[in-house]
Amino acid sequence: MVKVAILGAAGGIGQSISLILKKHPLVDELALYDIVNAPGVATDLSHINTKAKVTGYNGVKELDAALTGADIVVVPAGVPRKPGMTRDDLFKINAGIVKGLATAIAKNCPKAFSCIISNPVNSTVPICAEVYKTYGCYNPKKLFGVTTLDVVRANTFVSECKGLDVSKTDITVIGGHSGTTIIPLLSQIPGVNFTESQIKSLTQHIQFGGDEVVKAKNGKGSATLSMAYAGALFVDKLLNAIVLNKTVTACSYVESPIAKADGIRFFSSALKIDKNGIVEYVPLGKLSEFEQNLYNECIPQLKVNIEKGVNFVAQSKL
Ligand SMILES: NC(=O)c1ccc[n+]([C@@H]2O[C@H](COP(=O)([O-])OP(=O)(O)OC[C@H]3O[C@@H](n4cnc5c(N)ncnc54)[C@H](O)[C@@H]3O)[C@@H](O)[C@H]2O)c1
Ligand SMILES: O=C(O)C[C@H](O)C(=O)O
Repeated sequence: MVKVAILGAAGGIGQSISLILKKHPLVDELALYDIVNAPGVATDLSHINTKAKVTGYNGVKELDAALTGADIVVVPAGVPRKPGMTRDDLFKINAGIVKGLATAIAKNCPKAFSCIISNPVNSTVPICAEVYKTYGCYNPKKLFGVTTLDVVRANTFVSECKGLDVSKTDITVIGGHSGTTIIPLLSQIPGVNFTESQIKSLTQHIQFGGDEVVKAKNGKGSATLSMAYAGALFVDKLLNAIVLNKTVTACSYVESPIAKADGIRFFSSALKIDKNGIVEYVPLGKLSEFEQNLYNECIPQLKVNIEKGVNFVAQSKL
């Protein structure tokens, strides 16, 4: 019996990812939690004739019940950006929301896989790690910042530009999940050559794809549908690992040895994951000079974002 809990399930991402996961053959129970409208979304989805049983939980009094027995917890709770904002501007509100939800996860399903979507991911993942540590249940192999949308964008934009079969394109994206911390490794796509200007424009498009959606939605939020698709892709990989005992490969922002030499505790890279969590941090391989410069630029930004998350939890303990 596999239970997936979605925290923030009545939101733009929450509703769409719940719809996709309701159709997933490996999900037995889908627990939908939000501070508003969760029962409505759950009742609506529960009429769909697929296997997963859908349950709705509204408000903090019902949070423990939503999480009890969960194998995978997906967290898209919190506010999205408006035009002119950075993801870091969301920290003020979302840090507290994520800290509260991480506390509930630690108490109710400490062995679950956590998939953190709420921004700023570069800081919300360290927040979860620090909360889990406080409760003595931190397993760095099972805490993931969801960066799949960066990979989805890279696959789409590069395939369109080079005429590739998008269904066979799988680009590695490393670093973090904000602007110039997002580093697509275009030099590692087998058999594809780019001009210098293509590399620059594709990289910029991938790094600022989120801003493009925020601008187009014009005050009505950020990416929801493409994010739900990307989040469901990531959860599908975890389900294959947990239920079908497969070892899967995915990029995600996790506590990692990859950039440790540069003083960075959390970093996104390709990972191999099985039913117990991460089993391998795939080495970055050779970076082009352009990618190495992006990496050098990313490190100090990530450092600030990570410290901000860690300090937030430390200070709230005082
Ligand atoms: N990781 C990524 O690639 C990625 C992509 C897109 C969006 N995001 C982020 O995902 C988050 C959600 O975006 P959205 O567009 O779905 O926003 P939304 O406003 O549509 O939905 C957010 C939901 O969270 C709920 N919520 C607020 N506080 C909560 C709490 N304490 N407990 C449970 N639920 C709570 C709200 O009621 C709402 O239903 C934002 O922070 C956004 O920046 C991340
Ligand atoms: O851009 C945002 O604020 C949402 C998300 O992180 C994205 O990449 O679309």
